[in-house]
Amino acid sequence: MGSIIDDKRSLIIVSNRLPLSVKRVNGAFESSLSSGGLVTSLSGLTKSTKFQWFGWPGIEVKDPKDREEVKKSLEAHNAIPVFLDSSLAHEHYNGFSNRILWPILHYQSGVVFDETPWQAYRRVNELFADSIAETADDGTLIWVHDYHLMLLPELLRDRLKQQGKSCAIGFSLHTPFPAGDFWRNLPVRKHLIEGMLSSDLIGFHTDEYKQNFIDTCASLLNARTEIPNQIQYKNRLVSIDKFIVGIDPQKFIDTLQKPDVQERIRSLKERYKGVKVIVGVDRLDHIKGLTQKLKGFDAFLDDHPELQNKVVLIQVAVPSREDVKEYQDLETELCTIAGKINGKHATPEGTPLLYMHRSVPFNELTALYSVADICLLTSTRDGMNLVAFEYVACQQEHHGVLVLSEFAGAASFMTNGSIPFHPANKTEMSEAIFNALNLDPAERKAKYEYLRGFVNTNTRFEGFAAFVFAKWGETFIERLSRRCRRPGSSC
Ligand SMILES: O=P(O)(O)OC[C@H]1O[C@H](O[C@H]2O[C@H](CO)[C@@H](O)[C@H](O)[C@H]2O)[C@H](O)[C@@H](O)[C@@H]1O
Ligand SMILES: O=c1ccn([C@@H]2O[C@H](COP(=O)(O)OP(=O)(O)O)[C@@H](O)[C@H]2O)c(=O)[nH]1
Repeated sequence: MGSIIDDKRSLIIVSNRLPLSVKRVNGAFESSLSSGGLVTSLSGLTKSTKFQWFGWPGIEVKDPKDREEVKKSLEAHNAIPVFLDSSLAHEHYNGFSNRILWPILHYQSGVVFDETPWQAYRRVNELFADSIAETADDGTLIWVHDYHLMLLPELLRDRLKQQGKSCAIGFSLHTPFPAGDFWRNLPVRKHLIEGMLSSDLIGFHTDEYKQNFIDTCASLLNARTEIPNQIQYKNRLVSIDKFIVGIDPQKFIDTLQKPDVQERIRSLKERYKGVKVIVGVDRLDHIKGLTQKLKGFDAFLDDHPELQNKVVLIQVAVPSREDVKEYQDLETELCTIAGKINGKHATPEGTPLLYMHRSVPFNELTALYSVADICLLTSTRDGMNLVAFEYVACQQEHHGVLVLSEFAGAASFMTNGSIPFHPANKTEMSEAIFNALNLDPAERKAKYEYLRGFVNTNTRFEGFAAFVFAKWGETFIERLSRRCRRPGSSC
C-alpha cells in the first residue's frame, strides 16, 4: 500500500491535455479545469504532492516571457506545459488524433489517412519526449495517458537511455482498443503498437480491449503472447492488464449537501412535479450515440402517447473538438433532430426535450443527476463512460435507473445493475426507457445497490499518509513500480 512513498520514487503523469487549460484574459493568463473523463479519472491525484503533470496548456504561447508566466501559474498545480505552435497542435490533436485515430479506435469506418497530420503527431510525441526526458530523474515512474501519445513510450525510452537514466514507463489507454481487423485500417498501425510496447506496463479499461490488443500484437508483430498478461517483443517483456478507472463518489455526495445545491434540487423538483426526468450528459461526439439517443427518444414518445407531458429528456451536449468538421456537422444534425422532436411532440404544456449545447457547472451537474429518474447513455463505443458512475454516486436516496448501451466500456461492469440495450435499435431503446420507468421499487433498489457497490468498491478513493489516490491510479502505479523491481527488468 505505501510502496510509492517507501520507494521515494517521483511520479510523472503525461497526457495531451493538462488538467488545467490556460486562456489569455485581458492580457493575463488564467487557467480553468479541462473537461472530459480523463481529467475526472485522475482528479484524485491532484490531492497528492509528489507528482508532476506534463501536457499541452491548450494555448499557443510564443513570447519567452509569456511562457515563463504560464509556467509559473501552472507550477502551483504541479503542471508543466509542453508548448506547441498552434498549427502543429491543431494537426496533432484535430488532424490525426481526433479525425483519424479516434474514429478507428471506436470502430468508425470511412477514415481517410493523411501524411501531414501523421507527421505532426510524430513531432508532438517527440516534443513531449524531449521535455520529459530533460526533467525526469533516474528512477522516476512515468505514466503516459491515451491515444494522443502512443509513440511516446518508445521515443522517451530512447532519450532516457541516451542520458543514462532508467525509468519505468506505464501507458493507459482510455479508449477501446478495436478488434484486429479494424486496426488494419490504419497504415501506420505498426509504429503505434511498437510505440506502446516500449512501456513496462500497459493498462486497458476492459478485458475485451486488452485481449484485442494482445491479439493484434501477435498477428501484426509476431510477438509472443503465450504467457497470460505478458507480451514478449524484441527481448522486452511488457505487462498488460485491465485497471478499472474510477471517480471520487464522495465529491458528489458532499456537493449534494451544499445549501445552494439543495435549493437547486428543490426548485428542479418543483418545476418537474409529476414529470419523469431522464438525463443525458455527453461530450458532443459521434461515439456517444446522440443521434441514436434522440431518435430512440422520439420512438419512445411515438410508442407512448399516454405519457405526453409526463416525461422530459434533459440532454447536456458538452461542446467538444469544435474545430473538426465531423463534430461541427454532428452539432448541426443534432439541432435539426431536436427541433423536429419538439415540433412533433411539444404541447402548450411543455416540450419533451431540453437540448443544451454547453458545459454545465459542477453544482448544476450534480443537481441534475440527483433529480433524474433515469440516466440514458447511448454510446456506440466508449472507453468507459464515467457519467454512468457519477449518476450512481448522486442517486443514493432515489435509486434512479441507469439505462446503459451495451457498447459503453462501463457496461462490462454495470450490466447487472442497469437496463442494457443496443443503441442502433430504436425499438429496443424505447422499450428500455419504458421498462426503466416502470421498474418496481424493490427491483430498482436491488439494481441500484449493485451499482453503488461497484462504484464504491472498485473505484473508491484510498487515503494514506500525504497521498490520496484514486484506487485505480494507486493500483496502476503500484504495479508499475513492482514491475521495475523484478530481476532483469529494463527500468
Ligand atoms: O480532451 P478532449 O478531446 O476534450 O476529450 C475528453 C476526453 O475524452 C476521452 O475520454 C475517455 O476517457 C474516459 C476516462 O477514462 C473514459 O471514461 C471515456 O469513455 C473515454 O472517451 C479521451 O480518451 C480523453 O483523452 C479526453 O481527455
Ligand atoms: O459540462 C460538463 C459536463 C460533464 N463533464 C464531465 O465530463 C466527464 C465525461 O467523462 P466520460 O468518461 O463520461 O466521457 P469522455 O467525455 O471522457 O469521453 C465526466 O466526468 C463529466 O462530469 C464536464 O467536464 N463538463
